[in-house]
Amino acid sequence: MEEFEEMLTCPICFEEEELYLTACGHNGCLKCLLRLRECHECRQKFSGSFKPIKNYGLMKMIEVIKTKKFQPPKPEHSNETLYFTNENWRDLIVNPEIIDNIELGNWSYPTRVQAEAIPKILSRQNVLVESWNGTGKTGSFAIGTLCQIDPSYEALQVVCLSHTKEIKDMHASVYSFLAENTGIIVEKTEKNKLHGNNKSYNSNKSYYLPYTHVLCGTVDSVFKYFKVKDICGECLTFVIDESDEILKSQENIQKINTILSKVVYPQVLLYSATLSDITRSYAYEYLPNAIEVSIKAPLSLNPKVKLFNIMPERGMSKKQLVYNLISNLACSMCIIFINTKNDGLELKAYFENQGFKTDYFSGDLSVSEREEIIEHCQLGKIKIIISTDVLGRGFDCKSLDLVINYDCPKNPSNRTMPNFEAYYHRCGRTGRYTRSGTVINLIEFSEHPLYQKIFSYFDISPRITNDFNEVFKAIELNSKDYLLC
Ligand SMILES: Nc1ncnc2c1ncn2[C@@H]1O[C@H](COP(=O)(O)OP(=O)(O)OP(=O)(O)O)[C@@H](O)[C@H]1O
Repeated sequence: MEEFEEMLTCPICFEEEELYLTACGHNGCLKCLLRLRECHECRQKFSGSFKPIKNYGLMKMIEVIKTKKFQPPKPEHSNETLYFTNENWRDLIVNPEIIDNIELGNWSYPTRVQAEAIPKILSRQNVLVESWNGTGKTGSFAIGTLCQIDPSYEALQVVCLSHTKEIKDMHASVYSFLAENTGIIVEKTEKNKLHGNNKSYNSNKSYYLPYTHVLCGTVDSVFKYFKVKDICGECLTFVIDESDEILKSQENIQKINTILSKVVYPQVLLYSATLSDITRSYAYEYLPNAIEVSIKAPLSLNPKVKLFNIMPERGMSKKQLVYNLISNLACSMCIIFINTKNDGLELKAYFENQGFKTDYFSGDLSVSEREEIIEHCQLGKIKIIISTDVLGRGFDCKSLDLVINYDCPKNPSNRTMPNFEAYYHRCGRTGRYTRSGTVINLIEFSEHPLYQKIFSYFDISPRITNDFNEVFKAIELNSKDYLLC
């Protein structure tokens, strides 16, 4: 409202509230304008026949504001308003090449988080953004930050921080597709590029990496990059994705603050599906005037995901149960979350003994193995993958229609408590962008108390069943959402 106060009075006498327009489009009250020979704003001479016209548009807006008919749009949580907004890309951004790339990617309309966060990013404020998994957060910060880049200025302008290599790769690929033909260079931190090999070492440290406008990397690798490159600058935008996970570590906070201290006017964007108190207190301490964009009811799971609880019958092991389930399953792709890599390897070996091949993913695989598995998932070559929580966050695979929680995620610092965030993010691997999804919790007797805490925390009541057909039907019902993947 205060922003409008100045617009409400005549800029010449500061009294009159009924405003008229000059031919050159400037405002003033009728009394003042009739006394002038030239425009008080742009000095354009008035012709003899000049007659001010009432500024109806502005008067209408003032009337609406005064009668409080104008209200900022309230976040609504239905699926339609989550994925489709009244905005279109041309209302939000002006860069024609970026709009072309968005259209090439078939992103017809901005999602709600994109429509709400992009204008705030463009105003160079520090922003905290929270929105359900799969609602387009990556696109929102990538588009918002790319639109601020001047490609002719050969310097780093955006840094995107992640906590795993997989998320870094995903950021780099989204940035690259959106930056195509814009002249904007996108790079990710790579070990060999950062340090070079000793033979080619040159005292000119900038030798190793060509300049880049956007740099995607883990906190650690970007920290090293800043050390090697000795970067300091005026305006740089930093995105911290999955900020609640990254800011859990004091070491990360120190590294991030060291990086930020090298920049005169850093803009920081904190993103997560679950903005924790840690994130908010970081913002409170280090990011003055940060504003928050929240597109979800607190503590709520994506309503498009159906949840089931299945318990092994007496005498049956969980391994047997999950084998019976997946060997009969007609899903498009399924991820089975386990808590430790040993559990994962054991489960994979059990399936293999039954003559059933599955893939296994964890942080201890080599980089090339991990890259190959992710690529195979994206190409639809993998149907069932067993994974630790490394794929619990950020992993975006369009065909993934089923999540199985083989183990209940536990809080690493108190194993008697569940890890609520990990559960939330696991479930968020399915039901992404307008699609529906299914989550099955396999619950052993000893896990009941942990799961009860999760269910009451998120206020959910998964359907309890031992009838596989019921679950298969639910997956089948969703199958139309996955046909085109
Ligand atoms: N405007 C859009 N129109 C159509 N599809 C979109 C749009 N924005 C994003 N998507 C697609 O939606 C999917 C989910 O997007 P994204 O990975 O950015 O979600 P997210 O909110 O970051 O999820 P998470 O919290 O799990 O990281 C992606 O496959 C992406 O290509």
